[in-house]
Amino acid sequence: MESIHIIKIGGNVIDNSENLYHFLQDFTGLDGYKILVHGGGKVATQLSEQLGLEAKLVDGRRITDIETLRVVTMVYGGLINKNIVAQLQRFGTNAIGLTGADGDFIRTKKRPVKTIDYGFVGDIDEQSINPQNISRLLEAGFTPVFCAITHDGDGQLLNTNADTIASALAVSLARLYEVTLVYCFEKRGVLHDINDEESIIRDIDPHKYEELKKEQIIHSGMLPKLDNAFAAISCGVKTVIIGRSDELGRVKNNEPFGTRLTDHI
Ligand SMILES: Nc1ncnc2c1ncn2[C@@H]1O[C@H](COP(=O)(O)OP(=O)(O)O)[C@@H](O)[C@H]1O
Ligand SMILES: CC(=O)N[C@@H](CCC(=O)OP(=O)(O)O)C(=O)O
Repeated sequence: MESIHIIKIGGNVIDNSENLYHFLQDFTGLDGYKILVHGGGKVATQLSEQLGLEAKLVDGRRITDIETLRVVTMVYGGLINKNIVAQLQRFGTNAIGLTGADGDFIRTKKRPVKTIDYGFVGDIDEQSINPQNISRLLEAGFTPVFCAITHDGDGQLLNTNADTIASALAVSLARLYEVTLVYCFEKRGVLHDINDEESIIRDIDPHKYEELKKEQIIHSGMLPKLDNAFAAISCGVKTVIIGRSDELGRVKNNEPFGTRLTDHI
């Protein structure tokens, strides 16, 4: 089986042009097939507020009314995606920037209203991604760069969390490739003490995850990230790592990097 790296980059890194530059250089240095998935929540929140729209997030998920959908489509699918693609081209990576609507690569279902109406937010299921379609793109020599916009197949764009897209792509492609999924963000991994970059927790299994949650060592945005990461591990993804974007080069050199998730330690 050939291998593939699926790398997700979050909004805090995207917002810093120097960090983004170095990250994209390291991404280019990874061998073999690769896919980049990017968020950009921080930029979308800033722009929404500049436009006089209040940004509302519940459990890390953005309430996406029609105005907010317009903003996130412009920010994720336009500004951030095309900027990343242009920078990757400079480094020699033949990147192709995509929403889930392009090539029908990621089809989602609008989240049903239960206690909260999330608006135009799309949920991924087992039928959302056809790995063969993506494989054709990879074999043609392109490096896909996915933003957090998907579609429902009925003409409606939807906003989908980028961590979830990365996990779902990894699970789907695990049928064809040996997948390494890396979540890159601004800290050196899952930390014992969020203010101490040296306190990296090197391995987490589901049991330890439960303990860390109880002790409130893990909270806020790290909770949905780890839920997505464990979902990938339990569905055939070989390696899942969470680490700092400027240490991605360590993956290539097989050096210790961030926090590794396991089924059991
Ligand atoms: N134990 C922990 N170690 C590291 N980060 C943590 C931890 N617990 C909570 N966090 C928070 O999780 C955030 C990462 O989640 P999020 O902001 O959703 O990431 P991204 O930038 O990839 O979208 C970190 O910025 C940090 O504030
Ligand atoms: C539905 C939903 O919450 N979508 C996310 C998509 C962007 C994202 O995931 O960005 P980060 O990775 O930078 O957080 C949002 O609009 O914030």
